[in-house]
Amino acid sequence: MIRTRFSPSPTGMIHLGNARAALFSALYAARHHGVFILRIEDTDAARSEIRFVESLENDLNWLGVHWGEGPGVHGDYGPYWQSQRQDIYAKYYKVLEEKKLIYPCFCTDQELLLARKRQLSRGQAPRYAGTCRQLTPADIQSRLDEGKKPAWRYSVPADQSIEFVDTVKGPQHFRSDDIGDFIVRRADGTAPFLFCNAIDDATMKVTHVLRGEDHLANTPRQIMLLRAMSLHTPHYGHLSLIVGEDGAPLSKRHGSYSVHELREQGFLPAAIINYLARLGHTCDTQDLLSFDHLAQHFYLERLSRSPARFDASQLMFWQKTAVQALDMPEMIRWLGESVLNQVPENARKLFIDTVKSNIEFPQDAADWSRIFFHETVEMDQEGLQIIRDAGEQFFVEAEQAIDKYGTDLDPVLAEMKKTLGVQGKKLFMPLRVALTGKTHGPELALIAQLLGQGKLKHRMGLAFKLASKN
Ligand SMILES: Nc1ncnc2c1ncn2[C@@H]1O[C@H](COP(=O)(O)OP(=O)(O)OP(=O)(O)O)[C@@H](O)[C@H]1O
Repeated sequence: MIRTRFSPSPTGMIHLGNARAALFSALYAARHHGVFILRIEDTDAARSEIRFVESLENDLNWLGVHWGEGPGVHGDYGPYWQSQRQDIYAKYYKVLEEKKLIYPCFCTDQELLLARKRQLSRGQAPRYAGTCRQLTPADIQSRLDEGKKPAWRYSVPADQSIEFVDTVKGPQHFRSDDIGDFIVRRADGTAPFLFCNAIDDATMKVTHVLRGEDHLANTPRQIMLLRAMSLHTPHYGHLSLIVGEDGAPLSKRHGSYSVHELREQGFLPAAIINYLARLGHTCDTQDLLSFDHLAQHFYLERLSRSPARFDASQLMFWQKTAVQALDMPEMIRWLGESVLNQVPENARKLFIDTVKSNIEFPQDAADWSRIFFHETVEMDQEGLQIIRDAGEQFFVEAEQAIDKYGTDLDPVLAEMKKTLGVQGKKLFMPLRVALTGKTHGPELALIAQLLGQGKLKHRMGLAFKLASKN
């Protein structure tokens, strides 16, 4: 049974990078009828906040990325909050201690910093020098007697090779001699990320970890730990980090491209998941797909090693596609009361049909509602020039044709073509500008229906006046 997980730290709003790690893990599980787990990595008590847990749960649910085990959903491998798993970690500390695989370290931050500086000045990669590994039981006891609280380090074996096949990056090879003894338990008794994350994956029987490549250096350490305790090791896949337009990886601290912010802007969840499913993963179709269909098209073999840059134009492409795909009730929900209140009740359906292909966000619909339902027509210099170039007679003829044929635009246009001898852009553009003040926008025939005969004539009258001021 495939088991995947997303394990965010609740230290900020989740961003597109986090969301993609969650989405890919959920898609892979769904494709194989497996389980997608949500685990809250809230061991950093100083930075973790419950409001961020709530917001990340809301964001994932809104995106349609639902977990089969995790907060609020029963599972056999809980608790799904790291802060509630201390007993489990204590049990594995015991195993490591009994196997003499860890040792207490009394080095102070100051000492570690100095050692690090020394190594760097010699051109060496900084890693723990192993100072406390040499301590005798008597040394340890005397330090404990002084009231010193040790951290505990994993004793990395010498001259070992750690190999694994990364599901994204291919075969990986690390040497244990390049890895310093690392902390598995802090001096205050808490478990650092490296340790609890590995223990949780193993004890929750996670089979596939898909995470950002910021974790690649952790993986050989976690594999060593798990193998030393004869615990099950998942397959790991490290995705290239998504970088923003400034070239820096998205991060919660950075605060950019949060799912929450995109939602507030009016982005649709379908746009976001379809965009992300093509960012670092090749999808064999350009169709807008539901979560279940995306899962059917999700393959680990199609994950890419190339850098993933946030591309606003691609996201907008999916947003436009997703807006077009909304049905009437969904559209009404998405636009919301504040927009629809500006549209007369009996005109709402026609309004939506009219503007649908010209909006990307609810705000765009609000702008169109102002254009259609306010009395005045605002236009810029370009628009004014078009009205003037068309001349008074154009709008006289237009008004007469509207008188005759009402809101049925085809005969109106045919009549004007005949009487004025104009066609194409010269016919459409002055009409469009007179009706909306804009040089582009929804289909004219729909606009005519929406405005109704009275307003159509009124706007021809306004344009006539503007043209007369020539
Ligand atoms: N820029 C990014 N692009 C792709 N994935 C990312 C990015 N940043 C984080 N991730 C992934 O998101 C998942 C959750 O990570 P985590 O909660 O630590 O987020 P974070 O943004 O790195 O947080 P922080 O900014 O607090 O360090 C991890 O798999 C991590 O690798």
